[in-house]
Amino acid sequence: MSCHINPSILSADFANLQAELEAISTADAAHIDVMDNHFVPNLTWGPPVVKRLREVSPVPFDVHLMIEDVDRWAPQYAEIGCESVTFHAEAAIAPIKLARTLREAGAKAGMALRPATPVEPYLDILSELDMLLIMTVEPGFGGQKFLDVTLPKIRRAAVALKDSPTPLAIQVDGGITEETIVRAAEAGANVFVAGSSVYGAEDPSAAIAALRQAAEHPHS
Ligand SMILES: O=C(CO)[C@@H](O)[C@H](O)COP(=O)(O)O
Ligand SMILES: [Co+2]
Repeated sequence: MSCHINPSILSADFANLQAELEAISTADAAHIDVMDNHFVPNLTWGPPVVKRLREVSPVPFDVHLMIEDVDRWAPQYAEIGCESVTFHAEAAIAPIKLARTLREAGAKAGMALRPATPVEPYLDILSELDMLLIMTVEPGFGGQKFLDVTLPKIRRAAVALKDSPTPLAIQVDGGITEETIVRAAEAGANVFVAGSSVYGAEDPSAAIAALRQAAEHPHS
């Protein structure tokens, strides 16, 4: 698949979220970080706010759930029209059942791994998913430094998925810049979340284009 750039609105101006979504209309999706102050020590928004934001967004929603009790809450995000819903493997009680429920509700199903969670125990269930999210920082906050220690896991996942009969995207999230995106892409990632490097830039759409160029043509 071609590379996708999904800016995270965690780094956007919360007082102007509609305008901030319009500013990333050249992106493939908006990345929506949902945090509950339990799974991670930070708190953002829930279904009513996400639903209204989706109604005014020019791009699809890629929801990243950093919440406990995710088997119960995740389906709501598919039902309110979010195109992709990702739950954490560390939080899900029944990931196969949850992925099937999300797909039945019309969303793509993603599963995320914290930096220290290995991919190997999950290889057999990847066919139930549309996307594997490999966190490249500890989840909870934007603006952190990319963890190079996660690169071997991205490579192992890409190798395991090479001959998969069902296409599966590999997303990376955290510390993605024009420099780190090259290493992540070379390791095998193809969906890139970028918060501070897009919304911290003077021109978000130029930042999206630069990230896309760096991921697709790393040595040009
Ligand atoms: O899920 C998270 C953080 O937990 C991310 O989606 C961040 O929002 C990415 O921000 P940057 O590291 O790109 O600033
Ligand atoms: Co995220």
